[in-house]
Amino acid sequence: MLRRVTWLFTKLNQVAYGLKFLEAFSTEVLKPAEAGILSRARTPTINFVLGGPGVGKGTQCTRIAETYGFTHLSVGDLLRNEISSTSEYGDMILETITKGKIVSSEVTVNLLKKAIETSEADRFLVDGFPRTEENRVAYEQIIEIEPEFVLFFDCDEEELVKRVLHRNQGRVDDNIDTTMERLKVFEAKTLPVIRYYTEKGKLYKINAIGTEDEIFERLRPIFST
Ligand SMILES: Nc1ncnc2c1ncn2[C@@H]1O[C@H](COP(=O)(O)OP(=O)(O)O)[C@@H](O)[C@H]1O
Ligand SMILES: O=c1ccn([C@@H]2O[C@H](COP(=O)(O)OP(=O)(O)O)[C@@H](O)[C@H]2O)c(=O)[nH]1
Ligand SMILES: [Mg+2]
Repeated sequence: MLRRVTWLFTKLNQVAYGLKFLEAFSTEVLKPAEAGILSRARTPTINFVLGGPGVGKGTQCTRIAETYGFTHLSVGDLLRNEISSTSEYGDMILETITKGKIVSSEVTVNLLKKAIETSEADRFLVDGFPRTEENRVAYEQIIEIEPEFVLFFDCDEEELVKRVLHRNQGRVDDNIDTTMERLKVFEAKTLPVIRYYTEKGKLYKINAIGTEDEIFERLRPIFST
């Protein structure tokens, strides 16, 4: 009888220990990854910059960053860096960009997360993202920082095509066929994201027709407040 009670006691102890281990494992190991908490001491401010291909997002972001003290993160550049690195995703990214399609959210959001985590900056302009509602939802789940505001540079398609074809940076996607596909993707996938932020009252729509200086001037009221 005594041996049975001792055996039972030992087993109960083992179960209790196992449960404790699982609890510790789930809070210390699983939870942060699941909750997507950035491994940074302070939560940075994030703003998104959207607009069709060639509208001038990169051009204006560079100027905003210099003048108003933001760190510019172009998600297109993060993806292009992966192509030229030894990343396992390089080939897939090159193929997707060449076709003018959208890279899977998992890859993009994790690249963005890494870029934010390895920077000490407090204020980011995330350029060219989220490009789809699926991107936006994945961002919310993994990075969890609501953008303070979203800039949308607006311009007609004819002008967009002209700007892309004159960009001259040797990009695989700066040709007429890919640009037409990117315009379709923009209308079908990115405009819903723009509508989402309009409804949330976070969107600033900026007329992107004019000179670079004129457009930059239109931003002053947003950044000078
Ligand atoms: N306001 C503008 N008018 C004419 N061309 C512009 C203007 N702003 C930028 N560009 C040019 O258009 C091309 C695309 O600009 P870029 O900043 O790369 O746009 P995006 O990042 O939105 O694709 C570049 O060659 C750039 O010099
Ligand atoms: O969140 C993103 C950002 C970019 N891209 C891919 O990268 C290309 C180039 O993006 P970038 O923002 O550099 O282009 P831009 O609009 O500035 O011409 C896009 O067409 C997509 O194929 C993507 O898949 N997801
Ligand atoms: Mg760009």
